[in-house]
Amino acid sequence: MAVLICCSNVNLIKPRLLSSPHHHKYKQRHLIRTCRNLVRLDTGTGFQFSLHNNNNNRRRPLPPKSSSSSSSSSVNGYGSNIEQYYGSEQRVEREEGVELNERIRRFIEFLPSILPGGDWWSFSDEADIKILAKPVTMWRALTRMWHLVAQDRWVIFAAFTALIVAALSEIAVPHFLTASIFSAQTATVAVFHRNVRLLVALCVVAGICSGIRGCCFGIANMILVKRMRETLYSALLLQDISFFDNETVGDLTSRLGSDCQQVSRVIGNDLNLILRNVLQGTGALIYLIILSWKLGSFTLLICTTLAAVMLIYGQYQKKAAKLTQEFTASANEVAQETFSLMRTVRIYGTEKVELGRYKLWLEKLANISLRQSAAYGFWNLSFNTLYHSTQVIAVLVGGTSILAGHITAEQLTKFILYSEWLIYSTWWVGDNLSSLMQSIGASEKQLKGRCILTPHCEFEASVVSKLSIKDLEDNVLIQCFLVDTADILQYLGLKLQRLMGHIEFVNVAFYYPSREMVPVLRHVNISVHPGEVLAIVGLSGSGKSTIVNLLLRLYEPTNGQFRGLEKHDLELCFVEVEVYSKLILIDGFSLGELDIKWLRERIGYVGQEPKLFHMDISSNIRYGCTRDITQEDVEWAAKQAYAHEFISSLPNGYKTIVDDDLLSGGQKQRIAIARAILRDPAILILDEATSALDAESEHNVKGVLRAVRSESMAKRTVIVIAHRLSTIQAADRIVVMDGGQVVEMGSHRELLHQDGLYARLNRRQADAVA
Ligand SMILES: Nc1ncnc2c1ncn2[C@@H]1O[C@H](COP(=O)(O)OP(=O)(O)OP(=O)(O)O)[C@@H](O)[C@H]1O
Repeated sequence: MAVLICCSNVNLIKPRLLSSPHHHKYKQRHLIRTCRNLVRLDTGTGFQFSLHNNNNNRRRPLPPKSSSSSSSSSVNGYGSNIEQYYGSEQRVEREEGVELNERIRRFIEFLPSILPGGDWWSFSDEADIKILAKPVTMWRALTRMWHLVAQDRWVIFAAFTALIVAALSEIAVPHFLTASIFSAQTATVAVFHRNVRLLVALCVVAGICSGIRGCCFGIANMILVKRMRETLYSALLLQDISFFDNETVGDLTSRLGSDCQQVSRVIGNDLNLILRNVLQGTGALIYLIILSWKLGSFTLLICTTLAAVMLIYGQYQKKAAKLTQEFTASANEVAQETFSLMRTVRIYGTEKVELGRYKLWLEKLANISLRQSAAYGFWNLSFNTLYHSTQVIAVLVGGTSILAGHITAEQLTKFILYSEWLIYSTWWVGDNLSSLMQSIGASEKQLKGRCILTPHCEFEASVVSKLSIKDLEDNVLIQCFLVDTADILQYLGLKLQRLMGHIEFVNVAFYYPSREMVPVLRHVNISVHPGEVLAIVGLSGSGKSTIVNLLLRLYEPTNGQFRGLEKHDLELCFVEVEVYSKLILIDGFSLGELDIKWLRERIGYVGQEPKLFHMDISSNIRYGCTRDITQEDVEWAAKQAYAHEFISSLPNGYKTIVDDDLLSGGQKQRIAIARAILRDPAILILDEATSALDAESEHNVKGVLRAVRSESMAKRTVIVIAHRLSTIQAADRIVVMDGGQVVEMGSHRELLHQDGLYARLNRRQADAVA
């Protein structure tokens, strides 16, 4: 069918092109090709897509086959996918020769795969994503959701009470309806009036209770989404920094957004309808069996078959939902990345490439959706067939029974009404169960521990107590640490009376968790005295910023770290903590022993590319400062950072709302420096912090940064990373890094005298200036 659409589309367009007064050959070819591309994109998500799947070795390669190749050779649509995108133009040239009969032949070959159980239904091509979490069982998901709404149980209880009353009232309606009609026919007025009164009462009760039910489930829904987002967001904020090396912003925001929304449907919609229909279906079945066990058994048999189909369908939908969730997140990620790098995209003219990357995920999504729709079609087909069989059987068996005088016409009417009710209830349960499966599929990431909190995260009593071991069952390390929360908090929470700023790195080794095979630091031994200015220099990628990352405890040294622990290794685990935490010391205390929040409050950090929040300048300067600060303090810090002048010239001064794009690199650095000065830190880290400043500003700012602290009147310890060697000549000591190791250490003069790497770098820079 898709082939026919494809051909008819092209034929529709061709004559119009030929009749155009301005046509010329190139335009025609180009437009026809564009149309074919469009047609192929449309159909590529469905039938044609699958044709390729089944004919990989044929002449026409499969565009979205990238679903399997993309994971290995490309990252989110780049690499082989770009090649595919550009390659598609050339393919069109080759494919122009593909004849109609060839397409028909492929279509015929393709047909068997769409039969139930055929290859086409399999998601294996799309399942190139990594689903880290083990599947969440329905029971587990529901228990977790129950815990999330536990504080507001009254809503759930009210909702369920209303649901039960409404369901029972509704199920009694057909009985009294039939009874009223037949009592009117047999002219028993009193019975007729009684039946009608009961009917009206039932309708009123059912109406009121349905309203209460809908409202309460809606509230429960809202509570669930809110709690789920809160919990997920707070868990994400506390993740180890390496977690963010592996996750993308698009993926995480998608989890918080649409995925949470989908999960919330469980209580607000799916459970509500499932319970209602289970109640009504059970009621109808009991009634049917009482009426006629023979007819009741037939209906039960049909409903059981329907339930079996429904189960298979539900599982299929669950898998589809998981993939849809992944692909949506990937599509969002591409879009987010493109929008955030819009200037680069525009300058390099890669709009088409980006569109191609985005389309790739859309095609995958459409492909899943197509199969979901087809599966839904099969489900409806089964339902309709079985539903009508019930009616035929009821008329056949019931009619024969009436003729034989075993049942009355009233009983048969009731029977038909209740068997319809039963089968519709079964259908509803099936439909909502599949929707429930989808929601649970979407919930796996939310409910299951991708939580990889490590002991190095900022544990706070409230957070730790909220986490259950169940949440983190994949993470043995955490289980070990959660055994005695009080101990850990005590262990992790040392606050010194005063921070002197003595820093020691003792034989530190490190690799990034995302690249375990690449050692970044090896045997690093550095000691920084209180009040000393230490500069770190070296070639790009030599590990300078990594040292700072370790000092800020964003990562942990990897020598002495515990890996692959079993649950019973608890004791060993604590011993290991002892060992590895002695690798980095502050004032003689291991970094692991100190309260990390307390420590970070006393460290000022200015990075090479400071990021600003979308808020006013004043708030940006105050950001993260725990002291009481006045506007005068903010302005004082800005003056120290030579930022006051440019801030004052902005239309709203310190109240000007900024974000990352509105200010120059140098201006952002000045604001970040003002932020650091305002904290009056005992340890100051400058990682290429003044690289965007002009020489004069840099000189002035450096003087301020090295000045004594206003609070204690003691000198602060300063660690400066710089590429411009002229700016660090005055440092007390200079550490030279190469390939993750400290290769030289000394003052500027001493290092020049050594005539090693530092002297060479110095000469190169002097030559470059000359
Ligand atoms: N988050 C990360 N995940 C994996 N590898 C990383 C990460 N950050 C840095 N690296 C790698 O670690 C090595 C050292 O990086 P680092 O940023 O410490 O170097 P650097 O000396 O500060 O470089 P530069 O002077 O260019 O800033 C590099 O090879 C880099 O690719």
